[in-house]
Parts: sequence; C-alpha cells; structure tokens
Amino acid sequence: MRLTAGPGTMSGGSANFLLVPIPEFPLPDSALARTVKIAVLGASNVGKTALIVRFLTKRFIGDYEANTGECVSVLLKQNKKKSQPSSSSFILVINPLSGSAGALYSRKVTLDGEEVSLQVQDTPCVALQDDPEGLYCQEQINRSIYWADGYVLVFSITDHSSYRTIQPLYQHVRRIHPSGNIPVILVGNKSDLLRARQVSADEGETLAASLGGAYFEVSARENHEGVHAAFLHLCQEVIRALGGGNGEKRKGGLHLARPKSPNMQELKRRFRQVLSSKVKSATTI
Ligand SMILES: Nc1nc2c(ncn2[C@@H]2O[C@H](COP(=O)(O)OP(=O)(O)OP(=O)(O)O)[C@@H](O)[C@H]2O)c(=O)[nH]1
Repeated sequence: MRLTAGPGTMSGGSANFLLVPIPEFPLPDSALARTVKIAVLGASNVGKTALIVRFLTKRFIGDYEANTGECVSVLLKQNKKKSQPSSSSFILVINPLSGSAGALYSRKVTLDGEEVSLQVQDTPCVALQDDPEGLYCQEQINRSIYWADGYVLVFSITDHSSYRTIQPLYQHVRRIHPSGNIPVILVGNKSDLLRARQVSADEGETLAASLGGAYFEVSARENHEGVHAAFLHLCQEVIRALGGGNGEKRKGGLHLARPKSPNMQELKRRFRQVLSSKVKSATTI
C-alpha cells in the first residue's frame, strides 16, 4: 500500500505536524541508543503496510482507506492527543515521487529495560517469475535487504502464491547476506479471513522452521497484540545476532547508511529552489 500523506512526528510539543524526514545520518538520540533495522518483505497485497501501521499506531490502516490522503496525519494526531511517552512516538518518511517506493519508519521501543531505536522499512512487493532466480525484486528492495539487520517475511494465509514467494525471497536475502545468522520471522497475515484460508498453520510453521525463524499468524485488521509480539520478537533476535557494541554492524568493512530516500532528494531539490529564489529576490532588491 502506498501512503500519500505528508510525514510528521508526534514527539514534538508543537500543535503543528512537522515535515521530519529521517536524515541520512543517524539522529542524535539514535546515536546513543542501539539501532535495529528491519525490512518488511513479501508479495503484493499481503498486508506489509497494514502490519507496520498496526505495530506503530495500534490502528488498522484500512480504517482510513476511503481517505488515504489524510490517513497518516489522522493517525499521528490521534496518537498525539493521547500524549504517550516517547516509546510510542515515531517518525515517518513517505516517498511522494514514486508509487513503488517504500516508507521508512522510526520508533523507539523498550526491550528488556533498554531503549532501542527501531527503524522499519516498508518495501514494494516482490513477485515470482520464471527466470532462473525465480523472483522479481526491484533494486530498491535489494538495497533495503542489504541495509537491514532483520526481516519480516510476510504472506497472506488467503493467498497460496504469496506463501510460495517466501522461500525464493529468503534465498534472495541469503544471497545478499551469504554468511552468518539472518534474523527472520515469518508472518502469515489476514488470519481473520479463515473462510478464505489457502495456507494452513502447519504449512506456516514448517516453512518458518526451514528458514530458522519463528512463525506468527496474525491479523493486522483485527489484532494489535499478535503484530506487536511478532515485531518485538524479531527485535530481540536482531539484538542477539548483533551482539555487543552499539548495535551497528559492519558489512564488508563498510559502515552502511540506510537506503537513500528519494524523499530526501526531493527535499534537497526544493531547498535549493527556495534558496535560488531568495538569491534572485535579493539580487532584484
Ligand atoms: N481482512 C484483512 N485485510 C487486510 C489485513 N491486512 C491488510 N489487509 C488489506 O489487504 C490489502 C493490502 O494491504 P497492504 O497493507 O496495502 O498490503 P501490502 O503488502 O503493503 O501491499 P503492496 O502495496 O501491494 O505491496 C488492503 O486492502 C488492506 O486493508 C488483514 O489482516 N485482514
């Protein structure tokens, strides 16, 4: 799902919602906290965005589908009114330029008494195809896979082909991270649609076991707890895999920045435009 509302934050004290993209460099507070980077991957229409929004806001994104242009700010405002502590605040970046780009969300969570800065990357859908690799993956997805520390692999229990996408998708992740333990969970979403079920819970369990991760059957539509438990479990797995230090892993000797947000590029472009118009008017005066 593509969200079209502008980004915002609910952690500030101002009544207005600010346009706060996540900078290319870590935020000051995330420099102090351990950072956990998670990519949510899966086929089309399985509920990737709905799961993320459910996790972050406790709301189901479908509640706002009739008015998607407003949904994010509505969610942010509703949560802000509750003036929750910082652990529930999050920042959202939306790419307004491309229908296929995913959004990056950032949120603080407390795990075993430790504050962790969690970054969640929504991604465009992947699709099975007949080439030797068996999977169509946009370049942006590859960058997200490379960037992330842990993976939520999502299928819909009502769509067997989305389930069949998972194994090649996992192999694809393994190709990008050939060595080491890959923290992963398997999520079978839409468990509220039992009558339309095409994938059994046993199939989910078996597949998860073969990937070396836990299986969660959830409904982003009906239940926050299951979704929350799944994300927290993955965070814990990531922290375990990252081990000591400040949680930032190094890959191939390089410290990797998160995938570049085209939104950031657009902001820079607009910033340059504003600057050049100021220069022009100053010259005119
Ligand atoms: N019944 C039901 N519908 C859901 C659930 N989760 C998501 N949906 C619906 O499924 C559709 C797809 O949800 P999205 O979150 O856009 O799925 P996505 O995987 O991000 O989709 P892509 O943009 O194609 O990658 C929407 O109509 C959602 O309202 C769920 O748990 N139960």
